[in-house]
Amino acid sequence: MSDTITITRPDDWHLHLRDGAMLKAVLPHTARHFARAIVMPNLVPPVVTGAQAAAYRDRILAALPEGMTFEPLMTLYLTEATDPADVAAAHASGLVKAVKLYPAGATTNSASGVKDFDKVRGVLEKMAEIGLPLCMHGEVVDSHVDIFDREAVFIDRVLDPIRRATPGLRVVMEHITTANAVDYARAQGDDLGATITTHHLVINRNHILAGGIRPHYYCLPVAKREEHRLALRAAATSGEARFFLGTDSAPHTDANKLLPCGCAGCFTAPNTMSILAQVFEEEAALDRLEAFTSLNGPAFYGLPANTGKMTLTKGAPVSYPGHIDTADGPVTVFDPGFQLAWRVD
Ligand SMILES: NC(=O)N[C@@H](CC(=O)O)C(=O)O
Ligand SMILES: [Zn+2]
Ligand SMILES: [Zn+2]
Repeated sequence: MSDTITITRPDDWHLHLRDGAMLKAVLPHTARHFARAIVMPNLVPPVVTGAQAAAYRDRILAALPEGMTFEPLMTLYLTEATDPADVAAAHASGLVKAVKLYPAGATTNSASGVKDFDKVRGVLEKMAEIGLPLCMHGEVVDSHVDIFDREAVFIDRVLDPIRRATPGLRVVMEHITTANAVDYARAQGDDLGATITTHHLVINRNHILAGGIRPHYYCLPVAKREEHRLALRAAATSGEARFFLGTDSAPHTDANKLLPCGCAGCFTAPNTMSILAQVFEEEAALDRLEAFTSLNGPAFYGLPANTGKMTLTKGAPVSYPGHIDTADGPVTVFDPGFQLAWRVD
């Protein structure tokens, strides 16, 4: 096995960049490795209109350090008041690459999300017509459903009915965490994709809860049993076109993570590529890393793959900071729990 691999420069198909001081601090960690990213719209207030997405895009580009290149792929936050014509115009101008559905209350900054899915029918039909993908945070919020079952129940109760009711709608199941989601995705046509995070390939629910509670491993959807992690690893390393990387790198300050009721999200941007190389090597699938990080995503979104390259080399232990400093306070970097050996050159 060679100790150096060169792949097409990767993209991140699910990323939280936040705004203001946090944006300035985290953006270089993504831009260093990734050429493009689907930027999540769950700011406070959310990015709902095309005009808001254009302004957010400008703030991202203004925060990019000199000499770095990075293309933010903008998304709109779907609300029950979203105007289909505004969505269509934002897509036609090339600004917006996807619309994001958060069930109201499902995750960080989702209060403005959708409660009544009938109220967004018009937008979804317009999106199917124009070929604009819908990215879904796939968890029900019904308090009677156990948190570890929320993704599987969402597939039956929400995702499948919406897809049946809206033929032609392209859907991305975001940050899938279960074998149920892997199985569902595999049974569909090429109008369905699924992103998989770095951390869900590494941790299961024991890592969060056994032997002490580890808030930095708490994200939503929450990590599941080991059998689900193994299903995700098999899917990610399969090379199958429908599975691609969405890191869901989701920075929160330590002050907001380490609370009696702490925020959900893992910050993986700085070390994601090193972790992924290790995961793919362990699965004897290094030759399929490029499909997962650099080829399948653009193909789903109808975009060209990047022309730039990235080389990773295996060698001495790779160091990365335990946290990064931001003007709002430190943000802890995801600790995979093992020594990293693959360095991005
Ligand atoms: N994944 C998370 O746990 N958190 C994300 C929101 C999300 O992607 O659901 C965040 O914005 O912090
Ligand atoms: Zn989410
Ligand atoms: Zn996310």
